[in-house]
Amino acid sequence: MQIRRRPPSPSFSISHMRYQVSVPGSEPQNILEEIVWYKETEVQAQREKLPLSKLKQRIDSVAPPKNFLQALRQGKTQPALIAEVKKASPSKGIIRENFDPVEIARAYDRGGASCLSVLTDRKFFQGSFENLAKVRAAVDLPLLCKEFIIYPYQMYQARLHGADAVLLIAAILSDRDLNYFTKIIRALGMTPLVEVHSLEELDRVLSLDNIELIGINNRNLEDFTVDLRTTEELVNARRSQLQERDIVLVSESGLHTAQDLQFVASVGANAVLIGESLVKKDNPTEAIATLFV
Ligand SMILES: O=P(O)(O)OC[C@@H](O)[C@@H](O)c1c[nH]c2ccccc12
Repeated sequence: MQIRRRPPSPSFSISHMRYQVSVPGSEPQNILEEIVWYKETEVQAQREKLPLSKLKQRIDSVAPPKNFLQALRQGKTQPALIAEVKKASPSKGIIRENFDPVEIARAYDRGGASCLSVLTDRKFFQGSFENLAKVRAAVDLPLLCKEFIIYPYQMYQARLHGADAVLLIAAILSDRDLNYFTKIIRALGMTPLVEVHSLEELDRVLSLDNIELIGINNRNLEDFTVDLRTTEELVNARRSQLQERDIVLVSESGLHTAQDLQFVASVGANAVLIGESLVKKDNPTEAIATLFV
């Protein structure tokens, strides 16, 4: 997927004209572009409130990160479960009214999740870094910060609020940023989870050194369609390389039934990332039990 990091700017300015000139292509083409363009403004505002130098100082007093990758390798279930704390999404709207992130996180912990994922994006997913910090204080499981990372600042924010792993979305990052950002995440003692949706993105990620954890998103973020065969196709295309490098593979999104889990596990997923189908149930602990039969 080709994601433009910023809206195209007009090549000339017509400042004396009273009319707004619409630049061709100045509207976001899909949700990922819309989110990333907005993120630019959002991160800028956060930096003005708390500069990176101050943010870094605060991290010194945060408890050290937990080992996210090891928790997945050891897996309390087969495949290992990363359960997601998610209130809403652009594709589904509000998934759960009366959303209490801590209550949901505790229910996931009791149900046997190996790790948790916490959405921190405010505008599109109604998440927050406060939710991440609250969940951190309430459970002992390793936590993934689910954010649209485009600047190093955000990775420090993730660590400050207790993250042990950080999502990087290959579709919105250049090769250079992917390489640099995975290094920052590791330098902070956390684990990068790099997400792909196409073979082209998978190959870009496999060309990086030290890649240990890859997520395959079954959801197409251009049109929100979900197809579990995305996991099958990508794993099949690069199976030997993934195995030789001992990479832990996470199948992400659109998993609803025990059969869905068996399918992605049978094609080679070591772990699954599940949000909606657990969050929308009154009892997420029981919901986990019905998925792992
Ligand atoms: O709610 P689902 O369909 O179980 O999906 C969870 C997770 O995979 C999804 O939230 C997700 C995958 N990649 C992302 C990137 C950003 C935001 C969200 C996501």
